[in-house]
Amino acid sequence: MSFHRPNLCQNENTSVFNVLHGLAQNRFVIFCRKFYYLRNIDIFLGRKISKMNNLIPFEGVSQKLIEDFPYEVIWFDETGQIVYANELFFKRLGYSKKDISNLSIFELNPTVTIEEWREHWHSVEKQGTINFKDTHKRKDGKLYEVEVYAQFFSNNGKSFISALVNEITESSFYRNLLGHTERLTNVGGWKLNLQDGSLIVTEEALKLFDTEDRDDLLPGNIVHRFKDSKQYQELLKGVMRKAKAFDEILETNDQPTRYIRSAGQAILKGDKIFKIIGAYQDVTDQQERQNALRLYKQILDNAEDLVYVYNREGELLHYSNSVARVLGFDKEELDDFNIFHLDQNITKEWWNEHMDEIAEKKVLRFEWMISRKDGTKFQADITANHIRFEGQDLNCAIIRDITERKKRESELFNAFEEIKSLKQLLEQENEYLQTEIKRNINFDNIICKSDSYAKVLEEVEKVAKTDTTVLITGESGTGKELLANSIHENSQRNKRPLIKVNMATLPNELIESELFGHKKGAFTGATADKVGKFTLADEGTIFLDEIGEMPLELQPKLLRVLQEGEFDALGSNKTTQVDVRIIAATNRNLEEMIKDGKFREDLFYRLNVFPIYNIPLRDRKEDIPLLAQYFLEKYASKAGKAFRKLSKKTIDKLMDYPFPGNIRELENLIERAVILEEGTTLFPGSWLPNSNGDVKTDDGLKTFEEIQKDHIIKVLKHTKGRVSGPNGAATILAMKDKTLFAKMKRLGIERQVNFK
Ligand SMILES: Nc1ncnc2c1ncn2[C@@H]1O[C@H](COP(=O)(O)OP(=O)(O)OP(=O)(O)O)[C@@H](O)[C@H]1O
Repeated sequence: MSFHRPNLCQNENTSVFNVLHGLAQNRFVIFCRKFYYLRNIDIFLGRKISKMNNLIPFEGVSQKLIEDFPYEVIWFDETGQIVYANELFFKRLGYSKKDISNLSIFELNPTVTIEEWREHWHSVEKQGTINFKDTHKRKDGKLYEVEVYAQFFSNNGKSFISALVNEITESSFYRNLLGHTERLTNVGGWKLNLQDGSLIVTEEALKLFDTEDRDDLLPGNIVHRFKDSKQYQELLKGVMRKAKAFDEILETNDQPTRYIRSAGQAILKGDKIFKIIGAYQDVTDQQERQNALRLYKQILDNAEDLVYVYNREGELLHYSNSVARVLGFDKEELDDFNIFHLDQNITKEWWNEHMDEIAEKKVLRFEWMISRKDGTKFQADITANHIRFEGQDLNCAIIRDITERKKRESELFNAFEEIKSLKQLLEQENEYLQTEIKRNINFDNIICKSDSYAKVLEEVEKVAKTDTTVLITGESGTGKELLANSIHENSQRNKRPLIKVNMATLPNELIESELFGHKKGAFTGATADKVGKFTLADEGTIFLDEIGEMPLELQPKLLRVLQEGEFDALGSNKTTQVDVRIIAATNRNLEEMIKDGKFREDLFYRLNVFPIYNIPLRDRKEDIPLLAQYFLEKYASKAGKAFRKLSKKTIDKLMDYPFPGNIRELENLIERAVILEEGTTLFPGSWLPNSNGDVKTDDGLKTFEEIQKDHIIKVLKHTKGRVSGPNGAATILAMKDKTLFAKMKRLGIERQVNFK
């Protein structure tokens, strides 16, 4: 049905104005007012009707008015035949006046059926006036949109419908207004008549798709202008078949791509969809902004960091998805939150100061503990940025969980500390080993012929395989250190070092630090951390020579290492655990010292687990020839001399000598002999001690120690107080310098004594 009945339709005088007023707002209404006025004064209807049968032109004013109307005036009889039409009608539709007898509503509106015309006729007859929109066809077949005001009237028993027709599409006022509005908003409109398939589009719609041909905008064509043509096809189908309105933003195929908002709505006539109106709007700029915003939001939401925006009052204005995800809150909960809910530790005062500081510094970076909903916390790095937005001071905080970083940092720090201490350890170990190498200690060659010493070596061999603490006793120079070396070398710890500490050579105040190490600043002069000998000996062996010289006050600390395997370095609050095998040695009688209160009994028992007594050389004389031969070869080769053997006499002499300085004395004697003598055989000479070394006991009252003291003083006098060096007392006495110093200390021989 082609006649559209507007709701506004009324049938009495006043209704005409209302209808027209509802139809349009400006010039058309003004015209209609005139028209209504004419009708009332009976110029228009009365006089016209009397002449219309013969299509007699009007006379006078009324005729002129009708003919000159800027709107088509068409009169139809009951059959739909056009009985009168004014000038504009012919002009607009392209007919000549003589065509009128062949013109009816069915030429003008080809979609109208006879039934529909009849229905329309009755409707207008009944209501008097009807206003509607329609599509008319020109002679050349072109369709155009019209707005029709139809009025029923009778005269002399004949009835007519008078139609006042205005071409909407050509209403320049509306076109201008529409054009302006469309240009302003980048909107183009279209209307599709489903009855005849005609499409009306606005200028702007054509411009939007860069075409002048409105057929390009027909559904079958326009869909291909979009990237997802199927989607648009579906939308159009939906509105055409099911009156499903749509409003979607679609991407075009253009380069660069554009975004067109496309909307469509069905116009119904009863239940039938008979027209679709729609609009296109270029929303590329908005969409790109929107896309950019969406991208930023997506970036923010997918970021590991938490992003919050607070206002001065602490209200949470925005937050990234990660906030809810990481903190464990629901979005609904967060929407009602402020900073004071999120962090109970934050007070209003603190927040105000914080906001002031951010406003002043613009960016603030700090570390903070962030609480989760379940009460757990994590360490975070916060960057708070000041944002001035719409007259408000905002705080945009970016929060990064630094738990892992902190963990790594601390692991790194610990690793670094470990490396540092290992490096220190290695350096000190290396330094120690270098010194040991310089001392050129002979580990392999232990010369033995005597059964008694062989037994000692058997013990050494047995105990070496265990981790048992060993206490080696015996006179100076009997080879205690050599035995300690042998124990270590034959033990499972031989891949780690044997660390030696001689208590007699260390000042009392340094023994603790030397053994257990110290922290920087532990005492005056402790400028750096020092690793103690026990740490150096970890997993190896420590040889505590001259253990009898260990200060009483330090003995409990040594006892703790023996019992627990742990100690505290000086100035450190950290206990160090070590796995060290202890070999101690002494030439003193520790049991006597215990009695004198100079040595702890408990320590003694801990050390004396496996005692080895090293026999003095005088008690294993059988070893002398072999030892002498061994030293002769050793020093001859060192000195580049030809000595190969000792004469029988030399051996006899040596065998007679008691060697109070034991093997060291024998070694020194031979070394001196090799320097002094020449040849291949070593004969007795000045190098042999004058006396046979027997201890003079003529006063019979002196102890061995007293005799030792007298002898040392005698030798010191002879060397004019010199202890070290080739002509020093230690060499003459066949002792190590440090052993002589220790002995002097023990025997009360003051260094300052004038020996000269
Ligand atoms: N059985 C042996 N065979 C070869 N050389 C030996 C033997 N015993 C000791 N020596 C040598 O004698 C010297 C003294 O030995 P060592 O330093 O071990 O004695 P000591 O008992 O530890 O002395 P002190 O108590 O003065 O420290 C070293 O040069 C060592 O190599």
